[in-house]
Amino acid sequence: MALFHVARYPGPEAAGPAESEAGGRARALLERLQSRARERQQRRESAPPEATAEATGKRRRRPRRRRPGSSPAPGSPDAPRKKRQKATGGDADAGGRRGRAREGAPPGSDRRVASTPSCPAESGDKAPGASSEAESPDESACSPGHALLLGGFEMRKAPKVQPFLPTWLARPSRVGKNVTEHLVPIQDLPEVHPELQKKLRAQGLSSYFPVQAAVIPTLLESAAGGFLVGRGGFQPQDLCVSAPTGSGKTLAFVIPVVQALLQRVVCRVRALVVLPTKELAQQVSKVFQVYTDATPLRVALVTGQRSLSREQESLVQRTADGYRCLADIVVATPGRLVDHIDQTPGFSLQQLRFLVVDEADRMVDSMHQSWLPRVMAAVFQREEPSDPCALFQRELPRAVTAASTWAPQVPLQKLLFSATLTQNPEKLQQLSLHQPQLFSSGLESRGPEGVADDSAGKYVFPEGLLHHYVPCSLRAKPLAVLHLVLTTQLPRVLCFTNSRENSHRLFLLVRAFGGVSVAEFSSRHGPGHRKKILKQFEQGRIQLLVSTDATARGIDVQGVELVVNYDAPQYARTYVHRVGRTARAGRAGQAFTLLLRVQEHKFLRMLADAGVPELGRHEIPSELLQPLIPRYEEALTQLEKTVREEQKQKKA
Ligand SMILES: Nc1ncnc2c1ncn2[C@@H]1O[C@H](COP(=O)(O)OP(=O)(O)OP(=O)(O)O)[C@@H](O)[C@H]1O
Repeated sequence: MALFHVARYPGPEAAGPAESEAGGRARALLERLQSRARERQQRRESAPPEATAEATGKRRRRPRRRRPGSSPAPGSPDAPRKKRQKATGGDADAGGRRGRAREGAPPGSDRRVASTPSCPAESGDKAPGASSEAESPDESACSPGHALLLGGFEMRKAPKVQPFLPTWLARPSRVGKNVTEHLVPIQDLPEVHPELQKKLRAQGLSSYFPVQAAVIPTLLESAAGGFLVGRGGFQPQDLCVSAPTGSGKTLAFVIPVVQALLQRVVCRVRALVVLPTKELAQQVSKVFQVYTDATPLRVALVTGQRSLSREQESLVQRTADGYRCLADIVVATPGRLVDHIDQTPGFSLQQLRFLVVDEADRMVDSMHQSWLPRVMAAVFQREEPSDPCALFQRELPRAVTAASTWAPQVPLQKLLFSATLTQNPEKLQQLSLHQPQLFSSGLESRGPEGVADDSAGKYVFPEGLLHHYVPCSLRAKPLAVLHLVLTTQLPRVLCFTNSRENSHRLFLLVRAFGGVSVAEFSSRHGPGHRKKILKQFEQGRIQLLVSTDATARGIDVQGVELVVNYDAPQYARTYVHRVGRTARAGRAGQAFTLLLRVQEHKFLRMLADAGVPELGRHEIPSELLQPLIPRYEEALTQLEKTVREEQKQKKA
């Protein structure tokens, strides 16, 4: 069964809102064509022999049908010749066939193709000067009745392609977006293991956020069959979850995964969590550590922060008769995961039960690294017949038959999470999801004609977030950041730039200005240094963290109340994640985006299209910046010196 109906533009007949309607129209069109063919056949049979010969040698001219009241389209063969010449820029003949093909009706119209072997005007040896004849309205008479004219796109507005979403994307299970409403007390989900409930309370949680209350029971139910396929031999459905930043998506997969694995006897890699950055992987592995503490389950982090051999030691142990697995849950970045699949003897994913892809839209974008095919190959690798686990063969999900259920199957369930999960079926299809189910806080369910476009996804933002933009000049941008930091006096401010060079310069400038504890976070520094910086920021020892988009996704630092976009993000999706570092878990937060005059219109329109609540305009009067200028000028001079020294060092 096809998982997705990928809609490609099949012509206006099929572009209707409902599939059935399109099918009906296609049938009607077919019948019409068939009846015309029959009529022609009858005419040919009843006509005198000479007329038949004429008909076969040279087709009769058929007057073009025209809709009552409609005038011929400019440039069409029916339009006055002068007008058509103008439309083709006077290049009637030079354009040749292509020029003519471009003029004309939209695809699917009733026009005839001018290009046919029996038509002299279209033959390759057409004499120069024959163009005027070829372009006469009569040219259509030369074409076979069944052919459709190609082209004509320039002259008329092409009908809008109306792709439609598969039902699971068009009608998702609704999840509340507000984490301060509709909370479910912990005791109200009795299916969660009592030990885990205790852990949740010990972490200071008293109720589940909406996304957790929706996803945890669904996942627990799908895992009720243990590590084998569920009732009736059906493989569990894959899940896609789209909920705002800071709405607790991490616990929505941590709790059910831990609970499902609690019943395991032998240690095997049964859950694999893949994340885009080292810092995010580390954060998620910490959450797993909290909830697997005091259980036999073991968590391994493989991100490249440690050497390959150190990571290998945490994954497998060599024994007299082979290898022993040391991790039940592996949290990894894609590159390092592939390294272990290739280079770690004994590292097996053959018993994998859960594949969690966090920040799934970003991970789909990085699919060119082809980490997923490598993982899938490792997951569905055939057991050696001598292996005691060979009984538990696994196969890709397919129709359930008596033959397919003869052997116990270990199902693989994919779980996708993101605040900006793509709804583009073509992108999602790369993940080969099995009967997926979508949980979404987005728009109310869209009909099957819903647009399958990323930007039309209308992102959802945390309730407590206030969005502003600050119009300013290029020169005043650093001053605006300093003004916001100094006037608000908030203990943790996250400031995003679009490049590591910009981050570095802004960091040097603010440091030279003084009065603000500042640090930078970018790929200029190694993972060890970045980890230290993030920790200091969490501890409140750094007030302003100037960062690239390396911290834009998933990073959960408590107490960030202000996000400043020093450089406006290029994509709405990036904006969603950057500003989502504040106003988490129902708290309040503010986001300011500095905009040059030339950026304003385009940027605000992009955000409006993406469903961002209207940004408040926040002017910073120049008299408020004036007192900062003398120190700022000094800092600029200092910056110049530092940059020159750094360049010298680099050359040396
Ligand atoms: N039920 C809950 N009650 C209170 N706080 C919670 C609850 N669940 C999660 N949190 C807290 O909410 C914060 C955000 O959670 P989490 O990082 O899982 O969000 P997220 O949805 O994954 O965000 P992002 O999309 O930015 O990655 C964390 O600090 C977490 O401890």
